[in-house]
Amino acid sequence: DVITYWPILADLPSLICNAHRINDWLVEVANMYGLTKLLRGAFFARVDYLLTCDPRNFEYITKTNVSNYPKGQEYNKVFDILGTGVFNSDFDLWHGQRTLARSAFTSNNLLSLVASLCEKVAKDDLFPLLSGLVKTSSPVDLEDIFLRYTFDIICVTIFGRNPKCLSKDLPNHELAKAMDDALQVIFFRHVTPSFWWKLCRWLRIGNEKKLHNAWETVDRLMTQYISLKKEDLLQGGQEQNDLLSSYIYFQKEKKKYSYEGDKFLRDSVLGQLSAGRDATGAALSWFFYMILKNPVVEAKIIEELNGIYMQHSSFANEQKAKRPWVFNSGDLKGLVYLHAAMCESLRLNPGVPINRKEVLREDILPDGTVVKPGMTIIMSLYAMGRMESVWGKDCMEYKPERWINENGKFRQEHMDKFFAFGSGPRLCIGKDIGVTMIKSAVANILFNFHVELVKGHHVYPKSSLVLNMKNGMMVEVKPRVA
Ligand code: HEM
Repeated sequence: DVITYWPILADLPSLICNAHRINDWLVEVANMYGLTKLLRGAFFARVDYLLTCDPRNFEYITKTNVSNYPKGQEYNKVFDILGTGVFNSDFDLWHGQRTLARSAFTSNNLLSLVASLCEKVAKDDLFPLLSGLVKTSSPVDLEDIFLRYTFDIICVTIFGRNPKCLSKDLPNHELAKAMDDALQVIFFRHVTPSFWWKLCRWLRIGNEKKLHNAWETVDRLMTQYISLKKEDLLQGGQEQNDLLSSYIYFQKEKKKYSYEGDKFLRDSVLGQLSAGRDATGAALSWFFYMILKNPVVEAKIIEELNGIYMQHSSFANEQKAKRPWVFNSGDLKGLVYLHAAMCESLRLNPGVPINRKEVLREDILPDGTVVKPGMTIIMSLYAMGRMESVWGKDCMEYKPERWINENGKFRQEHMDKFFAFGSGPRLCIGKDIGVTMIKSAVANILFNFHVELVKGHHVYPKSSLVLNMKNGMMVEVKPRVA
């Protein structure tokens, strides 16, 4: 059986035994018991988990009756490292943080900053690195490269500084490592009875010690970046158009919802740093993997890119434009097949595979399930993308064509069951930024390099709150013959 009931421990042993393959287990649970299933907590655990991958429930919880489904106090405790940023808050606190974040994103036109950064990083860092690998013919972990790419771009966006993790010697960054450690321990908190991890936290042992150390590193580095930014702003001169500067201005202007002190600044940007690096890096890695596993899709994307490239070539006095060629985000916006291929990958491999909420008042979900106050709801986006009843018999196949209608246009109606970026008032605020980073990397790498998976290297998901790869994605990079 997918779930075995134990006296006293109830369904807890099944959860623990499958923690190492949590996402695929959630698919099996849904296939066996239906789209919604109650997971009974051990008698000493405070909560039952309601597992659901029904799109109607998702829509209801995140949009229709959103005020009854906050992230909740337990979520705040599990993600305590994030402080009181937009990710980790509810009600008025969340509303204030969300309003400020929106204002910071739009006033600086963060999206166009990211779009130009993608081009610059491709030209200055990604291409030289990959060209170097072509020369040495050495295999490389492409997921690691992608996490460096998203980290460099998001650091410039947030702090105005490029840590240059894509330099040829691939330097490791303390902050990135601390974030990886923290994310891993937070995942274990989800599959461990809360009294146990809280005891370990108090005793500072095991995983909790690791989180404690990661937290110290994050705090030390954030303090450093904040004080450097304040010095930059004092010196004047160059205009600072990064996210952190916006929050410092908000404090100076005593803008509504902003608070004094560096803790406010830290909490405001830390979640964005993690989403920008981890969620985007994971979504990008799986998209590239899907392309490499499906050469027909790869050929179609290249054909579409070639159309754009030829337009540029003809402008340059009928000569072929020079290579390696960098696409700008404007070029990529209208590409239907590329967009369809990305959505199809996010359907099967959502960068954030699980979305968690708590029940405030008793309610009935659209599928008839009665939920009680305090219950935790785990919505598996990963399972939702793999359900025959939601996506049809070919749900396990990677088929970008699913997203294109008979007139060659993108099929908007599928968006009703596509929640890779959430929905409703808490819809991902960095969606367009993430999409820009992903499409830019895929187009620029595919068009200029021929990438092959290393034979025998098995790619599969790591147990984490972000859909990273367990052993990375080993590839060989070769020149692309035009
Ligand atoms: C492909 C990349 C990304 C994916 C798959 C993704 C996915 C998500 C998901 C599923 C949520 C949760 C919605 C909910 O709680 O119901 C979310 C929230 C959020 N995301 Fe993203 N995200 C991505 C990129 C980004 C980027 C690049 C940023 C920032 C630069 C960002 C910032 C945020 C923030 C601040 C929230 C919290 C919104 C709120 O609670 O009001 N995300 N994202």
